[in-house]
Amino acid sequence: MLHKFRIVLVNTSHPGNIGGAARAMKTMGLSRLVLVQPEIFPSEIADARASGATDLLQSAQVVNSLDEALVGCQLVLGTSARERHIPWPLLEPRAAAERCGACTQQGGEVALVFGREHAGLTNEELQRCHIHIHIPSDPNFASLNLAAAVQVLAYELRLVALSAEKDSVAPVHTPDPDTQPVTADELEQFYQHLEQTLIDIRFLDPERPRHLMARLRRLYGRADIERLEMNILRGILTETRKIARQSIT
Ligand SMILES: C[S@@+](CC[C@H](N)C(=O)[O-])C[C@H]1O[C@@H](n2cnc3c(N)ncnc32)[C@H](O)[C@@H]1O
Repeated sequence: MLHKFRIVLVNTSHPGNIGGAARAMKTMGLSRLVLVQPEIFPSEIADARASGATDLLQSAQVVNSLDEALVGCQLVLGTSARERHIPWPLLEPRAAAERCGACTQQGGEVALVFGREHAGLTNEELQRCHIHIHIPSDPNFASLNLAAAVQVLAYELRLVALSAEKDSVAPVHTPDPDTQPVTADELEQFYQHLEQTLIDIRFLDPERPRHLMARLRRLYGRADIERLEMNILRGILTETRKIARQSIT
């Protein structure tokens, strides 16, 4: 199960935190580290802080965008030290890890996304996530060091994986592709299709979007859309755009 989890660090500025995150992951049996535009990497400081987890740094995937980091994931969870403008489905680490475990048991891949040391994740990046996680720290001093936050979540994922191992007596069935949850990249293509359709039918004014797409992302994100359902939604959008184009011409 643990190989299905990826830890995504966005725009990390201190290489020491990348090393610390690698160490935190390795102690908990996680191995897949993805770095979105790290400021300094590779780095001797990262190697030193990894203290023995340099193999994770060597195999880390470095990418240019969060979208690239999330390709193939069915579930994406974004971590945040503070509350954001649009309330999003929010879980504490234990419940989040259980949700992650349930997803991987259905064959899905999961990403946990961590933000910049100074500014965390942007609202746009958080809206890419199905669920937000807040570690219930002291509200007067809520922000953990990045690697410490990775450690807390990695520990919870390990507990879930250990408990799944203990209970794994049932034979693993081959999942039906139609009922598989869609991946983050498929969902992203859907949102682009939806946005374009809403503009075509003049429901969305790009000059005054009024958080419409954020609210729709939250709504569809709650629905755990399966592949067959996604095909239906995309089909509806395609037909709607056709009719909208005909009514303009
Ligand atoms: C030092 S914190 C960034 C704090 C930043 N000033 C903010 O307001 O988001 C770096 C990252 O660690 C993680 N983190 C720190 N404290 C957290 C908490 N209490 N709950 C969840 N994630 C946390 C998040 O990924 C965050 O983006």
